[in-house]
Amino acid sequence: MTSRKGTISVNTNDIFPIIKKWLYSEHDIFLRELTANATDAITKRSTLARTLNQEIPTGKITVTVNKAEKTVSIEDNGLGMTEAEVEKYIAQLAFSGAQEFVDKMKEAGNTPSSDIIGKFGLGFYSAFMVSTKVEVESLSMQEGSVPTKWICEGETDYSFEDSTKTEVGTKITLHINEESIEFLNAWHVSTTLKKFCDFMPYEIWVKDAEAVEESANPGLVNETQPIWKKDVATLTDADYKEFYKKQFPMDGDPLFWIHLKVDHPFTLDGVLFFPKLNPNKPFNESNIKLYNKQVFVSNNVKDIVPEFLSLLKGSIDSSDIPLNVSRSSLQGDPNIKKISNYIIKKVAESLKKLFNNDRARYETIWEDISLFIKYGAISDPKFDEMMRDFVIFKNSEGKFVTLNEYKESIPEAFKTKMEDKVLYFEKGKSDHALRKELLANGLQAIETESYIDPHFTQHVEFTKRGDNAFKFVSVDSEIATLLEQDATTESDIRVKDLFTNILIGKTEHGAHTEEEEDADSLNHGGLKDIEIVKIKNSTSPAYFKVDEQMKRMNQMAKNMGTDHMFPIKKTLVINPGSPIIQNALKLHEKGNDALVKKICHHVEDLAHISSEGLKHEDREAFVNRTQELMQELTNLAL
Ligand SMILES: Nc1ncnc2c1ncn2[C@@H]1O[C@H](COP(=O)(O)OP(=O)(O)OP(=O)(O)O)[C@@H](O)[C@H]1O
Repeated sequence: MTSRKGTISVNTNDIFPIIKKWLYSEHDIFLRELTANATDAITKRSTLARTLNQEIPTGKITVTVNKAEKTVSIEDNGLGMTEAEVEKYIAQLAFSGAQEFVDKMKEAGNTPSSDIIGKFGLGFYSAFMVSTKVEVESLSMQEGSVPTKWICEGETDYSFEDSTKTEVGTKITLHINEESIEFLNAWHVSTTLKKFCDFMPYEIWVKDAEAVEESANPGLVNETQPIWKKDVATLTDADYKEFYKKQFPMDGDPLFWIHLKVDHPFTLDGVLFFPKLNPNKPFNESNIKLYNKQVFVSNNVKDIVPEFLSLLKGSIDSSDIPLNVSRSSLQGDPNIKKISNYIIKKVAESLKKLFNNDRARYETIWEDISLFIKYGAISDPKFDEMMRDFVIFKNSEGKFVTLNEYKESIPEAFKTKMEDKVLYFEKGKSDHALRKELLANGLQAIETESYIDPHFTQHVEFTKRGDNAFKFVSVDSEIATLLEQDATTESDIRVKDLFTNILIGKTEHGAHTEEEEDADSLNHGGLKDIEIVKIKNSTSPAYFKVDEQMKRMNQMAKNMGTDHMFPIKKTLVINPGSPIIQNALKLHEKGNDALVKKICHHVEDLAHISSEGLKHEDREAFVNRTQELMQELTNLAL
């Protein structure tokens, strides 16, 4: 069989309606495309004027809505087009004069303005998505040019007419179709333009042709000098705060911000703000706006800003992020990965700088930023590498420490026993008395948050960064092995039997099957075992110890929304050295078992109160018992 080559033929009559319909998913994009073209035309005029040493008027774009005539016009004072140019640039689909301009400037040895937006030669056709007819009236800046008017009614045919235009520039008039009449409302046009063009570099004015008074016009739409384009050295804290306030009027001041500026190997300007988190406000993912040369592209920055930084607010402007291309193709774009890595690095560096230069401020904002830093460390190895040494925890004395600082703070006498251990207590849960006990021996413990820290601590244990390894152990499970204990005596064993008898209902040597133990643990609010630990000099009567592994699994299950999937093994640790416990044993030996029973239950309840708190169903018994004990005590005192 002989081989044969061919070329796919395209019928322009068929392709035109497809482009009109499918070019963009949202119809209001035409306003962005036509103002972007007008912006390009002004930039080109000023670039050429500079090389020709010409004076030109300040760039301005005027959008006029005429309800009676059913038109919207976009007029600029850019470089304009001759009839031949209109035919070449406008009437040729997918031929970009913007790209040709950049190439020509390069050829002539001039540096083309990097501010040209157009690239594909398609944007103009978005006008047909909302129009039955489009007119382009233009007067070129070239010497001796005559004005021209191009008319196209949405088919592949077009015509030229004479024009009376006297000012250099272009006016595009759209005859709005029936499906798009919302664009015949000047305020709607203004709002749409605000969305896309709020930081375009030239002034955009919206006028209502029917407005009698100037004040009835929506007026100026944009701010031509966004903060991210300004020189960092000239900006003050107040400038950043003012910009933030304008963008997010419902928020308070931002905690901290990062000004992004890079020219090579990609271009990127932007400011990212760390907001003060409001737990009552639902998290809104679209707080970072993406721009391309000051033209709004999207507030979907998913591929550019890593998920863990999506709590930040602000703007990113990069000409290396395509305007017209669908978002799905962003993922494969090598520049996007580079930009994303740069942002991660810059965020980490800025936090590091704040930590080193102003630790007090870093600590003040820590509560608001800790969640995403820990989440970032878990989800991004590079961020983890950069930030691990700057994650801080509150210690038993309320001071913030890094994990390395924690390690250094361990007294010499405990260094061997502690090895890589980090003692922790859960915020609002762990036994205060135990912390005091440890602190009296010079040992600090760090406070952990129930939401992120079960994951973060596990991550730190499994991924070592730097020289130090860490193993997190809760104060209740570790205190007995750390602090010196007195030897167990015969009477201590009797204490254990007494408590086991009263609180579990069986002595040490009673029959225990697995099933019975599980049932017990549920019936006794998780209490499964009683232990005695006689810590030297300690007077507190008892505390709860929870198996470390179970504690973590339960916390994670809870965070995932499954409440208490399995029973927790809780051990009530009794300190026979405590005077209350010794008295209870003496009363038992004297036969006052009614009172002893109350004391034993009270000791258990107190241990609950100082760890996780009393369960609702145990509260009534506790209150009744407290009243009875107080009654007995006051009777005795009388
Ligand atoms: N207002 C205008 N003033 C002068 N020239 C214009 C104007 N609008 C369009 N043009 C010319 O028409 C060309 C085609 O415009 P079109 O919007 O289709 O594509 P583009 O801007 O080059 O690229 P993109 O598809 O990325 O927008 C432009 O490159 C420009 O040369």
